[in-house]
Amino acid sequence: MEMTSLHIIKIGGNVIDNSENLHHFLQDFTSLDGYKILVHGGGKVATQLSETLGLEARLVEGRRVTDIETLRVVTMVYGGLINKNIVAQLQRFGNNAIGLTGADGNFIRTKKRPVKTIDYGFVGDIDEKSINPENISRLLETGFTPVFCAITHDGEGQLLNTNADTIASALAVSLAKLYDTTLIYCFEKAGVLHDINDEESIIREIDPALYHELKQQQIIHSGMLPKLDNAFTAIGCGVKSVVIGRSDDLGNIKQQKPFGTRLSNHI
Ligand SMILES: Nc1ncnc2c1ncn2[C@@H]1O[C@H](COP(=O)(O)OP(=O)(O)O)[C@@H](O)[C@H]1O
Ligand SMILES: CC(=O)N[C@@H](CCC(=O)OP(=O)(O)O)C(=O)O
Repeated sequence: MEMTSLHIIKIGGNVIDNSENLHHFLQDFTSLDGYKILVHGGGKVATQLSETLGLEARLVEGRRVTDIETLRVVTMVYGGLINKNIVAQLQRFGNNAIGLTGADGNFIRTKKRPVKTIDYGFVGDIDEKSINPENISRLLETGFTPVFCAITHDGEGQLLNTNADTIASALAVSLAKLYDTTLIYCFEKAGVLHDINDEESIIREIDPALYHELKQQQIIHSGMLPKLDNAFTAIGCGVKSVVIGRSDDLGNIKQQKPFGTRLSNHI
């Protein structure tokens, strides 16, 4: 039986921070066919607000060290300000969006990250039991477009901060059992680039061997490393297609034009 198509799209902090880019992206997102889920970050806004409030923002390997004060800030920024603005804009485009944390509807239940060398504080890790795909499927089939922020819960009343790239990948893996699922990471560059300063230098396809090589040559570094790790996890777990590209170019997908960097699983 042919499965219905589902696009899970993640947008990061730099897209959210630019209202023109965000507007354009949300319009293109609305025109995609089939079921859709949006996952948003907002790390940049959270860092700015933390600093305004006199809190030091600390990230270790791309993950925010989240003490109780920082948890309050990220809950307000991700679950409130950003999430509700995105939902209101999608509603304007006729997209019946519903804004969610992982606590709403028990959609994403995580476990507080154990303290090893670093105490990340209130950070939640996703495992194979975190997401019930049938639960999310009911929302999609009722006609809603879920918009997830980077806040989850532990089922014991505690909210936790969870990286948005990881949420997008875990949702895609879970929902790939029910839908023909495409995962798209949208950010401010044209894709994974050979030269980070040259937007023309898009690497059109990456497999694990090339990824390993590009890491060693330090062509891929910083935030792109956890993004690609999440992306390869998804492609290895039944997600049909995983791409990374510029939010402004999302319309290319509908027009079947080249878009960003595609992951492949050839060994
Ligand atoms: N080869 C590369 N091509 C594109 N971006 C790269 C590359 N290597 C590192 N990066 C960095 O990765 C960043 C994207 O990761 P991140 O900031 O976590 O994204 P997001 O905006 O989705 O949160 C880019 O802004 C860029 O600075
Ligand atoms: C635990 C952890 O690191 N959470 C992330 C969640 C937001 C996010 O992922 O935002 P971007 O996609 O904009 O980077 C953070 O607070 O930065």
